[in-house]
Amino acid sequence: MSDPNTLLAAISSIAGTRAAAVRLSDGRASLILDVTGLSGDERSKMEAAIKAALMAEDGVSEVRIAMTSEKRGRRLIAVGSGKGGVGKSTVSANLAIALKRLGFKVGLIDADIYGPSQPRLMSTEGQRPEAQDQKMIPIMSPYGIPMLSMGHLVKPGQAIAWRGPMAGNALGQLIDADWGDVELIIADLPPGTGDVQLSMISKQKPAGAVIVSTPQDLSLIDATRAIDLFNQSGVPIIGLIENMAGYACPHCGEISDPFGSGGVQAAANVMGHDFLGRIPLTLEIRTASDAGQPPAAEDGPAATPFHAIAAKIKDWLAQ
Ligand SMILES: Nc1ncnc2c1ncn2[C@@H]1O[C@H](COP(=O)(O)OP(=O)(O)OP(=O)(O)O)[C@@H](O)[C@H]1O
Repeated sequence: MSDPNTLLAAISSIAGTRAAAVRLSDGRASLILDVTGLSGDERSKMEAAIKAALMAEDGVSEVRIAMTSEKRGRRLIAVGSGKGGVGKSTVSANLAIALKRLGFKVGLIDADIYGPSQPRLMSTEGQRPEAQDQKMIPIMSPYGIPMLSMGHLVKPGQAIAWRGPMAGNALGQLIDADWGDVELIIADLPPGTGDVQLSMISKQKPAGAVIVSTPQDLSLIDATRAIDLFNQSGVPIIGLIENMAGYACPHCGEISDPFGSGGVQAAANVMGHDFLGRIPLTLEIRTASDAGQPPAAEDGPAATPFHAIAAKIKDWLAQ
């Protein structure tokens, strides 16, 4: 006849130190299992393996497992912009990868639910997330970053014409998904300062926000509005990023500034925010991003600015 010690020994190779309070009474074995950091799938597999091992023990006719999980402080970084097309999604994807390469467990949410582009950028187009216990399980990208996007839930090219509250609910499901041991979520927000941004801030207050802008005045004015929204909501601004600055002609090497240059840094100085860095306008960034191969996954000139900005964000998070 088994006793709690033999039961614990029987599952030690499966549960390690996660099992506690093992009991046996009237043929019913019960225990508490700490599932902190496990994905939904890993949890289910561990539970099934423990049940099978215990049911094979003498005198066990039933197994009950109570799962507990420590709520880890998961931080969310919002990537926003005042207007569309400034490269916010490109920057979000590359920063997620660069931060992962710095050692963070990173997840990516495409909160740009009206024009989701992360499935294309991260090579997960056409995949559908599964659900477990009413929660979505993020899709693992080839870059080791679990991600969720409305683009995974609708057919490619299908228009998403939702009203604010519906959009907010959809976003809530992405945030409340089963993110496992992810400690840092990068949220690619839709451009502007509408319902979705407010809903995100109220559902899970970001630890900080990064603002992407191109250098020209119009883009900067819009960026200032995005900054205001975060300021009013008490979300700290980590800093500003200037994207599409300085174009080096691939033929003659001459550098031109189609959108101007330095405007974002100057604006950051005026507003008293940090300037995180400048990403040049290059053909390489465009073709690699649109082909689902974010440059930050490799080393090289196109990756360097993203890694430098990620290092600054890491410093900010450590403060
Ligand atoms: N630094 C860059 N150099 C060259 N092309 C870039 C750069 N940044 C972004 N792009 C390109 O610009 C286009 C728009 O970028 P992206 O989709 O990231 O912008 P966005 O601000 O997220 O747009 P939207 O608001 O429409 O979602 C893409 O084709 C992308 O590849």
